[in-house]
Amino acid sequence: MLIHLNEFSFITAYYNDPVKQVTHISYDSRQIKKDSAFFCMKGEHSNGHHHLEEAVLNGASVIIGTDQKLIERAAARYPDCSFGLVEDDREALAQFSIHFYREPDRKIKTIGVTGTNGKTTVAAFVKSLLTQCGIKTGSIGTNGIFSSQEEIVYKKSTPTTPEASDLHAIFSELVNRQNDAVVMEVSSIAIDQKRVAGIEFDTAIHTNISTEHLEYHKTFARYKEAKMKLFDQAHTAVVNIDDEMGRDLVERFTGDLITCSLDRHSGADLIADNCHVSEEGTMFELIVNGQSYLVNSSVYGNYNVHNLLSAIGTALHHGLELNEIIPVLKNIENPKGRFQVIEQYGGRKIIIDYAHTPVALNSLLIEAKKLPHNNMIAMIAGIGIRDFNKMPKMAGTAEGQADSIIVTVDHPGDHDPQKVVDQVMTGFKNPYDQSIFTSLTRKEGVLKALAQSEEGDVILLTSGCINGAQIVKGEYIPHSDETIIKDYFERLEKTKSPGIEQCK
Ligand SMILES: CC(=O)N[C@H]1[C@@H](OP(=O)(O)OP(=O)(O)OC[C@H]2O[C@@H](n3ccc(=O)[nH]c3=O)[C@H](O)[C@@H]2O)O[C@H](CO)[C@@H](O)[C@@H]1O[C@H](C)C(=O)N[C@@H](C)C(=O)N[C@H](CCC(=O)O)C(=O)O
Ligand SMILES: Nc1ncnc2c1ncn2[C@@H]1O[C@H](COP(=O)(O)OP(=O)(O)OP(=O)(O)O)[C@@H](O)[C@H]1O
Repeated sequence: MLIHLNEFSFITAYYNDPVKQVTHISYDSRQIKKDSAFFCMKGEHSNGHHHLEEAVLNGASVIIGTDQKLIERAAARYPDCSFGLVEDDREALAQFSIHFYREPDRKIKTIGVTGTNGKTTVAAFVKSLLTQCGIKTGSIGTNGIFSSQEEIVYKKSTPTTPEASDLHAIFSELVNRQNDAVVMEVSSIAIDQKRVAGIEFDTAIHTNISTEHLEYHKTFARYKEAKMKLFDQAHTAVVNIDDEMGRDLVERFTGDLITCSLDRHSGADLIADNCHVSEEGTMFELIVNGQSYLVNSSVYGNYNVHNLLSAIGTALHHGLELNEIIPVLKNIENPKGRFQVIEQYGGRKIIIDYAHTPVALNSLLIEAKKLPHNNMIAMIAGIGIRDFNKMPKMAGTAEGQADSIIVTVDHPGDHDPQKVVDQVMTGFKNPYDQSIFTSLTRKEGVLKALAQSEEGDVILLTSGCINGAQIVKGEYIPHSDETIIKDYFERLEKTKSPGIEQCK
């Protein structure tokens, strides 16, 4: 595409020929192709401006940055390359990407999900519900990028909410694959970093809020405000009013709003009551406009009924009727790693669940205990690359809620795993309890939990490692709970006597 730098209002000055061929956008000099536009971004470890020379040498035709001195100096040195100066690099990346990909966000229905817990789950429920009702819906989030039909392999890995240039490339791909809608997780960090700037969401969903990501936002007020901003760029919304931020949104949101609640007396538009959990799923009463409907759903637990209400509200916003929606709720697909039950090994129920906040862990423990079981073994973890203040709260939440607790580490990052485990341990009232164990790696933790288990037990493997790797000192070390479980039971089958000693 021919780009005219002089036509963008966000470019405050340009240097050299303003008209250039651009074939690709990147914010990483190592991924530059011929005629890429390179955006210089400031990161945690480095500053993109320091890599602009490499970008030019790798074939970039356009360089955009905020540092006037560096941009002017480079423009003089590389007259064949065009340079643009902007005030806000991230806003510029978003606007440039929307233009470059020809406004793909306007060609597809966009649904954004925010909230501390439940984004991935709600996105999966919305995708499954809308697609089953004939609205072909793709999804973007922690579990990957999907069209209504299949996974799209885009980059080796993208964050929960991709950077703006990646996001619009994905929207464009979904439009090419004839998807009607896309549901995406919108993290507070992404909103703050303007990855979704310029998008007018057809629907924004709020699940719930509790303390999280203080390692980034520093205060809860800033975390909450980041999330609230999503609703300033949405036409319709679905909001959980059993939650404080949800109630604030009712005051602030000016578009078409559907409220949800599990409280019969809340006055919400969508109410679920009389939830009955069984091994097959959850049955509940759905109350809409004073009328009751009996819903048979495949989802597990009360918190997932809340997530389901968000999906139902979204379907209503998108023109579907309750008589189309209710019958498909028994076939809703659960996302991987969220209440993922593995049952084929030795009469145990092993549940892998991404609970990595105190609220999520608490909800999970409450629901898991409803399953018939002898002993409940729960593995919890401190996540090294996240807020250290959260770690003791995970211990405080789990204490007394399981017959045995294994404390381990997820993604130690640059930290000593022992320090992470010690930090989690400070949250127990009685850390010397004989039923609390520790493990310095997630693999060892999983093995310890399995080795303690017997037929009829429920084993909960919680926390954040479901994406195939442990981050250790900047390296991604492959990891899979499922493989560890499979190998363990294969060995058990062979030896018939593994014993706990094996994994010490
Ligand atoms: C920790 C963090 O904020 N990382 C972000 C940061 O990366 P970084 O700090 O490592 O980047 P850096 O190494 O300092 O480099 C700065 C810039 O120079 C560029 N660079 C660097 C080296 C080089 O040789 N050439 C070059 O061009 C980098 O591509 C980058 O644009 O800058 C990058 C470019 O803007 C971001 O993509 C990256 O987000 C990463 C992917 C990330 O995972 N961020 C986390 C914090 C995040 O966004 N998480 C949320 C929350 C998820 C949830 O709640 O589940 C999410 O949405 O995923
Ligand atoms: N509505 C909810 N309320 C409380 N806890 C929930 C809710 N939905 C899911 N959870 C719990 O939180 C865990 C994470 O859920 P999910 O992955 O959907 O959240 P998320 O917001 O996408 O998290 P992340 O952005 O970190 O991936 C689940 O495995 C479950 O234990």
